Amino acid sequence: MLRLDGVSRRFGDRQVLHEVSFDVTAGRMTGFVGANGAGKTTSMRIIMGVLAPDAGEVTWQGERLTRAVRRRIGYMPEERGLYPKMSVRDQLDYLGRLHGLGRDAVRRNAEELIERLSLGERAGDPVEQLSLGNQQRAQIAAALIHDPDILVLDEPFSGLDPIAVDTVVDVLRERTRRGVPVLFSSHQLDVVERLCDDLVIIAGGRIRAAGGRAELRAGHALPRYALTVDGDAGWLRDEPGVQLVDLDGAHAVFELAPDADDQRVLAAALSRGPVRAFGPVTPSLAEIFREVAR
Ligand SMILES: Nc1ncnc2c1ncn2[C@@H]1O[C@H](COP(=O)(O)OP(=O)(O)OP(=O)(O)O)[C@@H](O)[C@H]1O
Repeated sequence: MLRLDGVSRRFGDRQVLHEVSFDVTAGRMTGFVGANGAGKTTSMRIIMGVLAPDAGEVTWQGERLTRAVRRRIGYMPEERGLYPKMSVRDQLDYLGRLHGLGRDAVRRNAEELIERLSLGERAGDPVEQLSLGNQQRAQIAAALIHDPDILVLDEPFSGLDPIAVDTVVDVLRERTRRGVPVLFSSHQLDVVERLCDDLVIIAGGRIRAAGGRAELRAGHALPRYALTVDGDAGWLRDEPGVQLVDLDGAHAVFELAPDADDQRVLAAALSRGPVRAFGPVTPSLAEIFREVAR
């Protein structure tokens, strides 16, 4: 397990990270989400040792990260970092060798990644001549070339079309199945919703929520219900224990106080006319994010 424990960092007089702590567990995809400037890239740079924390530490299997462990991390930096004039294949070859892999192993890994990431036709072209989406795939191949033990990926899905997202997801899932912990940042909450096992939400340099996706979705709000009636559902406003979340004519989403009874609300709705739909709803990740990252 990769662990950040009380990591703080300031730039000048600006505190950018406030005692950031979270775990990235083996075999799980951990989505790291937050608005622009929330502190995701800074946290990842600290994991990689590109930046030093002012306080706190990063550990792997309980030990403070060493250079040797960091060499076993596959990192996709925000600023990217492939050589524009070098071909994808040469680049992978160079990076693999730099990480100490033998010629055959590098070649095998490179061909597999090129194929899996559908880069075959472009693998001989200089990176600068590839579309942005293909450059992004090449970046992912570069992060994976040395069969890393840990993956730290800064916005790996930005600029990818939905099919490419699926391709990359498959490749990453394969790594988690082998037990690799994967930390990835993303602005695309729909992708995170689909992909992550665990979620870390950061806002203003503070962790606002962290844990299993299902757990967060289930536990982060009061029980929520959706009701659809024939007329206007505005009367819900005056129902005891009901807190309206959204009202759109005949359709309402509301939260219920812990001591309130959902069947009483249903009975109240039926006493006013037909009820078309009634039931509990789970908040989406986007809703949780808006709630906790305010
Ligand atoms: N080298 C630096 N010097 C000064 N301030 C910095 C530096 N690096 C980052 N910051 C500031 O730290 C804060 C956090 O930035 P960071 O890049 O970690 O956020 P982020 O969550 O990755 O955002 P984004 O999604 O926009 O990439 C920002 O306010 C940023 O301006």
